[in-house]
Amino acid sequence: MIKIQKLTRQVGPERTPLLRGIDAEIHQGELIAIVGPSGSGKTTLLRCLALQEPWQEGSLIVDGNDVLKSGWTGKMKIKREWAYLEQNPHLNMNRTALKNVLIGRSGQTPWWRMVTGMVRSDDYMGAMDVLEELGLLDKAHDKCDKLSGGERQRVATARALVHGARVILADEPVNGLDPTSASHVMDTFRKLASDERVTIITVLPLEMAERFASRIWGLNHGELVFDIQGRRLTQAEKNKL
Ligand SMILES: Nc1ncnc2c1ncn2[C@@H]1O[C@H](COP(=O)(O)OP(=O)(O)OP(=O)(O)O)[C@@H](O)[C@H]1O
Repeated sequence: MIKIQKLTRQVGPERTPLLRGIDAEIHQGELIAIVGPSGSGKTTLLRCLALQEPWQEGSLIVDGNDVLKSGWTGKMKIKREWAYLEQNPHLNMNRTALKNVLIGRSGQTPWWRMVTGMVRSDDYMGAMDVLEELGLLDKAHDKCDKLSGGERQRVATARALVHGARVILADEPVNGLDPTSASHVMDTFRKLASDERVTIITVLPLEMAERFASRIWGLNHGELVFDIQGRRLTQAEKNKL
């Protein structure tokens, strides 16, 4: 279980607050959508959880351990097990989907295999299994520059899964996608979360959050203004955003 306690991020000499004492508990297998107006702190919260940005007060507690107090090893564990997917995930466009997924195993692959491109057959099988699960088997040998935005998002997700991600933090994963591709990406996330394979925390537009998330966090001016089970928002909840 993950606990966020009074997470506060301030910036600059004026200590401008970007996050104001966020409290939440996250359980395995949830698909959480963070919604809120532009500038409300959605990406900042996601990046703090991914340890990409520091915070000044509060704690992030994972399986009973305070991440900041657990030192280098604790942080490395999070960085290994939590994947941060940026809006436009970094993929090597000249490489195939399969090669990009296999790069996810680079920490476990001897350097000479990476250099020569030779991969162990069980790594290959593992990557192909994940690509198949995400509906990309027929694209495995296509170069990433030939793939659609939605397919690239799913390659990045496959890479995170092969890497052993338990938590995926995805910043606007459907941004710029056509409705069909966006639904495909979100269906993939929903399936992964409902199997309790991974917990997924996303920044999403409201209508996508209502349709796909198991839980919705509303953020406004760096404050968590609601935390509800995934469903259509009431007008009163919408008014808080
Ligand atoms: N390092 C920083 N220094 C100063 N201000 C920052 C910094 N990072 C973010 N901000 C500001 O904090 C606010 C929240 O930014 P954030 O990117 O988290 O918002 P957001 O809700 O994700 O917005 P959007 O929906 O437009 O992407 C914004 O006003 C942004 O300009």
